[in-house]
Amino acid sequence: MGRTFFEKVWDDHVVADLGDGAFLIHIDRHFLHEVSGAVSLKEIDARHRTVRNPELTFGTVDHVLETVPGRGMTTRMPGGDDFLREFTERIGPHGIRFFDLHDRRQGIVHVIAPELGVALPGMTFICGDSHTCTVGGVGAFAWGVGSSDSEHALATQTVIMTRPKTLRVNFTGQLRPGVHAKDMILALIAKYTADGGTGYAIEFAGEAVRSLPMDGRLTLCNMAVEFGGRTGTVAPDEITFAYLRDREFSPRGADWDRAVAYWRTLPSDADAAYDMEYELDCSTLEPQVTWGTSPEHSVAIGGVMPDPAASADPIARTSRQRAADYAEIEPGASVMGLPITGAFIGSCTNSRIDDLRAAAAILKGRKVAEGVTAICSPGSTATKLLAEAEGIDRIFIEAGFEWRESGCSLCMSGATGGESFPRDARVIASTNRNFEDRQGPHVRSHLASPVTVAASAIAGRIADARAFASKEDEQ
Ligand SMILES: CC(C)[C@H](C(=O)O)[C@@H](O)C(=O)O
Ligand code: SF4
Repeated sequence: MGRTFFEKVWDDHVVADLGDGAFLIHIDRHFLHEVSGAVSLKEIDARHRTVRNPELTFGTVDHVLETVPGRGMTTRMPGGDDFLREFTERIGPHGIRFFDLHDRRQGIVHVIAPELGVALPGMTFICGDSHTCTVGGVGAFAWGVGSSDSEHALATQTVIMTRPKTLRVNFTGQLRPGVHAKDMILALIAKYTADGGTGYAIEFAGEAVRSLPMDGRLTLCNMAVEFGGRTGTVAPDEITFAYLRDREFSPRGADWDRAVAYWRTLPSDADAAYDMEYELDCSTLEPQVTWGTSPEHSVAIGGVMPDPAASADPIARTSRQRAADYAEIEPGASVMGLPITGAFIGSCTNSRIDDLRAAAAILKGRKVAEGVTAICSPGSTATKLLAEAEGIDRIFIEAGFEWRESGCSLCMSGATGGESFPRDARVIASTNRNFEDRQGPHVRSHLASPVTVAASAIAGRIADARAFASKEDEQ
């Protein structure tokens, strides 16, 4: 019997079978950010431990650091200064590479790890952050860890874990124009619920995935955790190799050739079996937008608000009713057309260069509607600089968007620089979580792709970007 992609990576990383289903797993890369990383480093220092492999460990500042233009090492989060100070003071003495505020390699961990070639196919990759699965887009086996696992990894370069079951999601058919990776993952979570992937090592496969450029694959894997997954991956292929070639930490010369030869052995064998398989047809897929307070509360953009009372499961019925009350949308009402007061393009889900280019194509020559606060925070300083070199910042600014520095920004009020939308705002966002109060007190967040966010910012209401052909297309 052949092995799946995940099984091959797993087998290559088992250091010891500890019995009772527990394994000691080698960690190839460990990334730290100033929130969870400060906690782990403090603990390591308190126990007088040294970091086992500082050369395999990396750090950056993304969460607490504010993103207003011209920022210093500053935060608006109450108590956030402690994270910044603890982290920056403790990381250096361990010899860990640190991309600080002034480094052009700074950015959201999950954006910079693939961008720098720190995350590579077939690697085990951890970070004390739930969206670590993002880098599964390049074919790494990546997952978020708690602080005790992070400390264990700092001290030993290993973690103890049970072997997850495998799930393959087959995205069949090809996406139609105007439909993006974000729509695929929102539709998947809506179809199988936010628990549908719980505990699984998920592999995203199928025709639509194979055609996705790397930025889209990273978006897909980013939300594996919103599906309950332990990890989400896309098996490496030519798109992966082309993306990773010549990245700063990618192997070079003969090492590159050896690495690619190994990576080519990783995709699942034809006769490999998965514990579970799901399917979603992409050929009829519509752009998605969420109405409620879970990523599973999504509908096609032209769809209507479902009736919570129609849910067969009593628990779902209660939680959907609560979400509907929070969102203040009546069953049967159209989600498209809901007036918004905020729009945000950013976060580890959708703040990479392809996202910014796609949004800019909609924004070019247009203006954000009156009364809408529109903000863009590129996912990394390098992405921001690249966008600026292409003139994308001008398009955003001329349209009426604020053009921010890189970081988590308005993705998560409270733990991210203390930045938030005003109370009661209705916001369309390219982020991954629409939980209650996530972007500010009683803020209603509607998740969508960057083009849907851009089109809605222009319309002042939730809008279908397909009605906004780029000005160039119109000529
Ligand atoms: C603050 C951080 C640890 C948290 C996470 O684990 O994901 C955050 O990034 C989030 O998106 O909710
Ligand atoms: S951008 Fe948002 S989801 Fe991503 S790591 Fe930061 S806070 Fe978490």
